[in-house]
Amino acid sequence: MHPDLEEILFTEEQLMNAVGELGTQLSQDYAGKNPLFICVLKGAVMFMADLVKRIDIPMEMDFMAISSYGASSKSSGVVRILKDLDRSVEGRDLVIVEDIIDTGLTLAYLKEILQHRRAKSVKVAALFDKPEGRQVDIVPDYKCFDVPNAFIVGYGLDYAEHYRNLPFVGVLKPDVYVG
Ligand SMILES: O=P(O)(O)OC[C@H]1O[C@H](OP(=O)(O)OP(=O)(O)O)[C@H](O)[C@@H]1O
Ligand code: HPA
Ligand SMILES: [Mg+2]
Repeated sequence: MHPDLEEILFTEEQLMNAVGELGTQLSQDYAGKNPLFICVLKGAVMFMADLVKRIDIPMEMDFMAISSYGASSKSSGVVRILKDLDRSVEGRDLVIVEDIIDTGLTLAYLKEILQHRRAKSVKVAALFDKPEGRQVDIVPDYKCFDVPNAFIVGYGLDYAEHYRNLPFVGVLKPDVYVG
């Protein structure tokens, strides 16, 4: 446990089990397609690293950094590309790897850009889905867990750049970001 957390939602073991199962599923669904997995930095870094170790078919990785939260617990609504992909995605089967879908603004923006770049297919694998946070109608193709409408941190997810290193995921105490 961590003093800034209200409760732990997912232990390291629960995360590993779910990520392993998703890796097996993706390996089946993308066999023979040489998919490109796109990690949305920085939040998805832990999920991506653990997920790709459980993919047992040929695949490639690329990274994109996008930010809409800054040092806040609320989306600014303005999505910025901080680092773009290294290579063209034209004709490729893409799997966007996201830590969390909350308002959906980040993902809606990203999907539109990648489709515009003429990817063959664009699907989304999300570790967490927070359906109550949604401002745009978007659903992940693959997901591990639903989460309640609270600000969560750990395993890549931050508040003001902190807590990404926690191996588990929990709800941040509101007084940490309100006070
Ligand atoms: O559905 P949304 O409301 O758009 O929220 C989800 C996005 O917000 C977070 O990223 P953030 O902008 O905090 O950048 P980070 O990954 O570097 O923390 C998170 O990692 C998702 O990418
Ligand atoms: O609950 C959250 N925690 C951390 N980052 C986030 N970005 C969107 N929602 C969240
Ligand atoms: Mg963040």
